[in-house]
Amino acid sequence: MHLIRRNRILRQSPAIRAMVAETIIKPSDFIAPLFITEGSGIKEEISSMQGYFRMSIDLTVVEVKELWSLGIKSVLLFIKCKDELKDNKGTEALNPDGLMQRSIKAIKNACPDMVVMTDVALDPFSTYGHDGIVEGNEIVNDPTVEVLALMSVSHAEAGADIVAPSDMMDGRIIAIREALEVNNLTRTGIMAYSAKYASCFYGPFRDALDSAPGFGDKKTYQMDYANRREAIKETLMDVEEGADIVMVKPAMAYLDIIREVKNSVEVPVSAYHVSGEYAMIKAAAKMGWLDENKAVMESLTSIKRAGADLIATYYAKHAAKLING
Ligand SMILES: NCC(=O)CCC(=O)O
Ligand SMILES: [Mg+2]
Repeated sequence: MHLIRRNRILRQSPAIRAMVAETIIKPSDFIAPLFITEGSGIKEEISSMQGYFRMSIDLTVVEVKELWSLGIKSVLLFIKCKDELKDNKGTEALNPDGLMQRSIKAIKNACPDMVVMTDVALDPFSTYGHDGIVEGNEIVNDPTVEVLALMSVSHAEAGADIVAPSDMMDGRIIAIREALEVNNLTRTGIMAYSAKYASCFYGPFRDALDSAPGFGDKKTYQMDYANRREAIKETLMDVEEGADIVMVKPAMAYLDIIREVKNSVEVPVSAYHVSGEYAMIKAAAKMGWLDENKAVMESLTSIKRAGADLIATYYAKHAAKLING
């Protein structure tokens, strides 16, 4: 054929493919979410997230050390609040001796260099399972933001490196930044869940924390998956309000959003490969329909290729082990 350009030349061997690979995932790209529960010696598998566990603080600390040894640099903490401590205002979230605050201290104590990120939202603490305070049938914005700012200060005082508001209330990033400043917590970062969509893919997570909304859904505060431009609006506002890292969530069905956000901001972009995305791969692999390792590597590499600098994923440990060989 006397072709001038033969694209297959650069695909002909593993060595040449490795040389020209544009996107390489590494353990420090990952943020490992952790579910923490009261007690000791507790490790409970989450039924809809096989191979993923809720653990008490003592076992969480062991897990964190293992993650660190694999090259993972950050964990994102979620706690399972006892039912009797839940109320409408998330009062327990501000308890300086609460499960979250004790977890932060224990992890920073055992593994000081691990970057500890904390979930900031009311849902695990709310009798209604909503991310904000409920009045009538409404999730009220401004009173919720006050609690989120106090919660962030509480986490920072316990030693959190980065607070991660996942609630989607308006104006919470500036409120959190101001609260941190006023309290002289000038080393604490903010990872904003800026473009968080109202997604069915969070289903298994709500089993993990028993935090499913008691009424309605989250569509009055999380974004409509029909929308793209709104993600840019949300993200640019969060950057202006002081976010150090912005996030798109979920990941796999939102790769276009990740790319568009990446092209629009100068801060690192994270993406959350959420519980339902984990569960889909697990379930298909269990059925023998997908090769789990390959599906994990392809998914996470694609999320990074789309523009994510950081990926929060339940596959963090699994992928780190695959990468490390
Ligand atoms: N703030 C955390 C979630 O809303 C859910 C995450 C997940 O489904 O993995
Ligand atoms: Mg917003």
